Amino acid sequence: MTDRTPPGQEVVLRLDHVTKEFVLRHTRSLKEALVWLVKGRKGDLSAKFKALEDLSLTVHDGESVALLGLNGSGKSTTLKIISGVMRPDTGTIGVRGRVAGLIEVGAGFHLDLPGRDNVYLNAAILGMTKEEIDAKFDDIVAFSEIGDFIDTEVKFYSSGMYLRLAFAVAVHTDPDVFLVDEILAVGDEPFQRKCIARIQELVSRGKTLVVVSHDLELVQQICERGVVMEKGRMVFDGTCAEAVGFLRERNRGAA
Ligand SMILES: Nc1ncnc2c1ncn2[C@@H]1O[C@H](COP(=O)(O)OP(=O)(O)OP(=O)(O)O)[C@@H](O)[C@H]1O
Repeated sequence: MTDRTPPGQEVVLRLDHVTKEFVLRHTRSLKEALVWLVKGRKGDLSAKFKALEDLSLTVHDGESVALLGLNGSGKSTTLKIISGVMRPDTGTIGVRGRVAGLIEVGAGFHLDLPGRDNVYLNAAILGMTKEEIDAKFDDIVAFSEIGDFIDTEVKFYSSGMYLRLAFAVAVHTDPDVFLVDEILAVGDEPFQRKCIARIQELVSRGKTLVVVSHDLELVQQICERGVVMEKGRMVFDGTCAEAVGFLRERNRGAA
């Protein structure tokens, strides 16, 4: 990677003893519910599952961090908590500056609206003013390469087109902290390369990056730091290369 600005000391992101639980089952059989009622509603009918357990993570200005781990280890939940779409049950989360990213591709998109309106809608959700969007609109569309489809309703887009527009909007919001969740896999190879170049450019400009990916080669191109998660806990924090080595070793042991 070229021109990488060394990380400053300022903390931009801090998760402190974060725990997140999900309810696995809301309902049981009628018989189970009756027994529960007869017994005076003792106990809990729903099973709970801890997706994050006592997770603490501090990220400094300009760091590029990869969150790694097996399926279900809590990576996406961590990103959702950082982005604010989900709240932790216990613990605290603090972020300084504008956070943007691709967590659920086009989550803010409205299917019945054309791409053009969705650019305005999504960019506004990500914190841009109308004037800012007006100024960057052409660049956003050019980056997405969707051309005349900008005036087509996004329900007619292919998943790749959808991703392109969502990514184009996100990178043009000029975020301080950029979050990317395994979405690059959706785009075709040339667009993927373009996205990676754009992400590297953001990092070289000193922006902070948190990436979730199973592509261990890709994360080593983009990230300097690697955090490995296992069952909702952090089990390794070091350089990205070390984290990839740790994960591979761990997976070999588990196989
Ligand atoms: N809204 C939800 N309701 C119930 N369980 C959930 C919810 N979101 C996540 N989980 C569970 O929490 C656990 C962690 O999920 P998460 O998506 O954070 O894992 P991940 O490490 O990103 O996995 P993957 O690599 O498969 O994307 C999983 O077992 C998942 O089933």
